Amino acid sequence: MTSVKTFTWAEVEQSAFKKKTIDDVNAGGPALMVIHNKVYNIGAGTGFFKFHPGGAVAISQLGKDASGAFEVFHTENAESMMSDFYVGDLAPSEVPKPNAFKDDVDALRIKLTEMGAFKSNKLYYLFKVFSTFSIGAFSAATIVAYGRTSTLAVVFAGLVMAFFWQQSGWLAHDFLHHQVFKNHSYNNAVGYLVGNVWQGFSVGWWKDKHCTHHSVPNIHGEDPDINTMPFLAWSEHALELFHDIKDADVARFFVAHQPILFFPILGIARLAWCASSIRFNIGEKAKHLDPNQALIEKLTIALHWMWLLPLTFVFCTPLHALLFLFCSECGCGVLLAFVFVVNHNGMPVYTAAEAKKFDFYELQVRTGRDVISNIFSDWFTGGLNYQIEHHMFPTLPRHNFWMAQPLVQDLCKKHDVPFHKTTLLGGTGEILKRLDGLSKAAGQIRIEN
Ligand code: HEM
Repeated sequence: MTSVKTFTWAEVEQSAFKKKTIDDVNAGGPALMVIHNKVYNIGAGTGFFKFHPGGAVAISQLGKDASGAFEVFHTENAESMMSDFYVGDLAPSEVPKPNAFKDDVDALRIKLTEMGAFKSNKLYYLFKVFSTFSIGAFSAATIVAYGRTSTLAVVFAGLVMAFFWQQSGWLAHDFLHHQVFKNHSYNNAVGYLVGNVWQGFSVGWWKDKHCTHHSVPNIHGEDPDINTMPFLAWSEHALELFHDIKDADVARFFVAHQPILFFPILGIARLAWCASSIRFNIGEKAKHLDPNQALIEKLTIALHWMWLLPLTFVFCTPLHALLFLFCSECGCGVLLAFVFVVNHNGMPVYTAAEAKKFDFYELQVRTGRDVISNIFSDWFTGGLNYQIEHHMFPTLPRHNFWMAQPLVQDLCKKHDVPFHKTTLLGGTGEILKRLDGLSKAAGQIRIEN
C-alpha cells in the first residue's frame, strides 16, 4: 500500500512564492493549493493551464486554502478532474479546525438548491436580452434620424447608449457567471454577443479580472478592482507605498483631490476597459488562450467597433460624432464603475495576512455592501445590489437573490459577522467619506516627510 504524501502550510505557501502569472508558474517547481484539506499541484509540467477554463484566476489561490473559491466556480465535472492534480494531503496537525460559518453556508447552499433558487427563469432572461437590445436600438435610431440635425438629440442618444452598455454589462455578467444555462457553452455564446459585440469588452479579459476579484475581494495587492493607484486610493495600505510608486507625483495630485475627481475619473473607466480588452487579446496573456477562443474574441470585439464607428461617423456631423462618443463612452464609464464602487469600495480592505483570519465566505460578507432593493436599484445595478449574496453564490440567478438575502442575514447574525446594507445614496456618502479620509491621510504623509 502506497502512503499518501503530506504537506505543511509552510510548504504550500512557499510553493506560491513569486508566482503571479501563468509564465511564472510554468517556469518551474510545484505550485500548490489546498482544497478540502487535499493538496493540488498546478505547477510546471502538469498542463493545468492548457485545459483550465478559468485560466489564470486559479493563481490567486496558490499557497492558500482554495476550498471556497473552488466551490463557487465549479461543477461536479471539475471535481472529477481534480485527481489529475492531487499530490497529497495536509499533514493532520495542519488541518484547520472546522469553521461553523462555512458549515452553515454549505447547509444554506443545499437549502437554496432544494428551494429551486439555482434554477433560472429563461423567460426572464429572454425579456432582459430583448429589453436591453431595445435600449441600444432606440439610441441608434435616434442617431440615424437626428445625428446631423439636432445636438440635443445626439446628447440624448449618447446617454441612452451609455445605459445600453451598462445594462449589457449586467446581462453579460449573469451569463458569464453561468447563472442562466447548465451548459456553459450556451452562456459563453450569449456572453460573446452581449459582452463583446454589444458592449465592446472581452469575455476572456473580463473573466480573468472579475473572477480574480471574486476570489480575493478587497485584498490589497491581489484584488484588481481596488488596484486603482495612482488615481484613487481605497485604503491605508495603498498609501503605505505612496512614495515608492512609479507615478508618485501623479498619485499625490489625484489622491489629494480624490473626493472631487472621483466622478470624472469614473468617466474614463469604460474607455480604459475597452483598451484593456484589446490589450488582453493581443498581448502576452493571449498566448495562453485556446486558439478558437482567441479567434472568437478578436472577431466579436472587431464587430463591436464595426457597428459603432459607422453608426457614429456616417449618420452624424463630425462634431456630433465626437459629442455622441463622449456622452456614451464617458456616461457608461460612470454608470458601470459607480455600481462596482458601491458594491465594495469604502468597505474594509485587508492585507493577504489579515484576510487569512477569515473563511472565504466570511470575507465575501465583510467586503461587500448590499443596496436596499427597489425597482430602480434592482434595474440600475443589474441585481448587483445583492452583492453579498452574489459573491457567496455567483451562479445564483439574479431574479432569485431575494430568496437568499434573509437567509444570509440570519446566518451572519447567528455568527456575529457584520452584514452591511444601505441605500444607493447612503453607499455613495460612505464612499466619498472614505475617499476624503484617505485624501487627508495622504496629506499627512506629505507633511511628515
Ligand atoms: C485542481 C483544481 C482545479 C480544477 C481541476 C479545475 C477545473 C475546472 C473546470 C473543469 C472548469 C469548467 C467548469 C466546470 O466544469 O466546473 C473550471 C472553471 C473555472 N475555474 Fe477551475 N479548476 C481548478 C481550480 C480552480 C481554482 C483554484 C480557481 C480559482 C478561483 C478556479 C477558477 C475557475 C473559474 C473562475 C472557472 C470558470 C471559468 C468560466 O466561467 O468559463 N479553478 N475549472
